[in-house]
Amino acid sequence: MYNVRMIGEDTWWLGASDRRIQLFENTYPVPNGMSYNNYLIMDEKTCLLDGVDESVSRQFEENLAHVLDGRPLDYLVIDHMEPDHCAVIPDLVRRWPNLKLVGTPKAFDLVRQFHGFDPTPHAIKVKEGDTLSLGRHTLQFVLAPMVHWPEVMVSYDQLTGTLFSADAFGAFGATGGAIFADEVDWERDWADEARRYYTNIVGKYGMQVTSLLKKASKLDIKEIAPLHAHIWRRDFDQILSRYQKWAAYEPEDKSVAIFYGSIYGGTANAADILSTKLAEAGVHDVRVYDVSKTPVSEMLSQSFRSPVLVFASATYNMGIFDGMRELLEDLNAHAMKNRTVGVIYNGSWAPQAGSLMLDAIQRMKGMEVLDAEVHVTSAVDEGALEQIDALSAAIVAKLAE
Ligand SMILES: Cc1cc2nc3c(=O)[nH]c(=O)nc-3n(C[C@H](O)[C@H](O)[C@H](O)COP(=O)(O)O)c2cc1C
Repeated sequence: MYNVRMIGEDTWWLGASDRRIQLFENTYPVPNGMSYNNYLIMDEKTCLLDGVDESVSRQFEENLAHVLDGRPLDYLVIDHMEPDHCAVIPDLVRRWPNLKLVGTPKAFDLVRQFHGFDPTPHAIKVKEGDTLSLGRHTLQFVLAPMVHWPEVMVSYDQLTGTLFSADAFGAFGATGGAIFADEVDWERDWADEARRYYTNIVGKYGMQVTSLLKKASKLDIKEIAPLHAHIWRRDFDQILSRYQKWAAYEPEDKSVAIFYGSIYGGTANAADILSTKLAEAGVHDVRVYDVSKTPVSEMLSQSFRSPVLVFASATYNMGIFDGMRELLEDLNAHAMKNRTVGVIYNGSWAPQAGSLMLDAIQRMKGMEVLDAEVHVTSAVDEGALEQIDALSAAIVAKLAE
């Protein structure tokens, strides 16, 4: 049975959630599931903005049929050609042979690649600023390359002021009937998953996100309708100010994130002692993560939030302990920058982890590594304790600047 909501004049939300999914993109744990939004404008012409993932295609079919109520589908706008939004394209084209697909030239290359048919007879290729009249509604297209993929654009409805924002402003997690951000306690329940979504999915492309934010600031936006999670119709600053910070790799607060990789517990002990000293010194929100257990997507997200990151690792086969190596690679892959960094390393005969972690950290831009390094030999002793004291003091001094 259909399950839809009207979100504005002639405009319907047709989305659905998958609560069975374990890993989004077969990579990111999504303990709260995943939502897939899309939208239908019922004007003189009917226009669907994006499709959905295969997992919710049955619900989508029912929703679409209900709102169309026997009318044909005239347009499908492809803001983003990723399979979690486009699984339904071949079906739609088959059902409505006169359907026009609207997207960037790159989007049509991807249609061909993913779906194995030539979209040329259906294609309306658009570029920056082009418009499409549906009757009363006019869609204006704003290109947003690499705000996840190269073909991405966002669509602005000049009549309602709705910005259909593709993957921008989305979040991990299934939604219920409350599809507007003001219908949930967004700050308490969703901000962390919005950060984890942004940082992992588009975090690497801060410059492109900044450019989209600049273009969007020129539009009179009344509503932001992303392809995942909640629709914004007020308090835009809650999400926009965060995006500005994330895109600029600017920390959100004065927290400290300590990541440790430890086999027997010595390095973990050093990390815990440091966290206690920092808390005692008045640092608010010191977080400690075991890299062997915490999903890397969560640690990456936390790194975008905190101004100070501490990496603590045992030496493993003349290298960095596995989870820590993965975390540092992921931070590099997401172009993490401009953080203050503390290093703790451990080894029992050839302690290589310290210099190797430094190599990885120095490949990131603007990382200030504190001189107060901590070297643990097997287990924390009095000498290491003094070094932890010194690292704590250096972090406190840095946060006070
Ligand atoms: C598989 C394996 C490989 C290791 N390789 C090294 C090494 O190359 N160099 C070294 O100094 N210690 C090596 N160690 C020892 C640990 O790094 C060392 O005992 C360290 O103190 C462990 O810290 P932890 O208590 O935090 O696990 C290795 C240990 C294991 C289990």
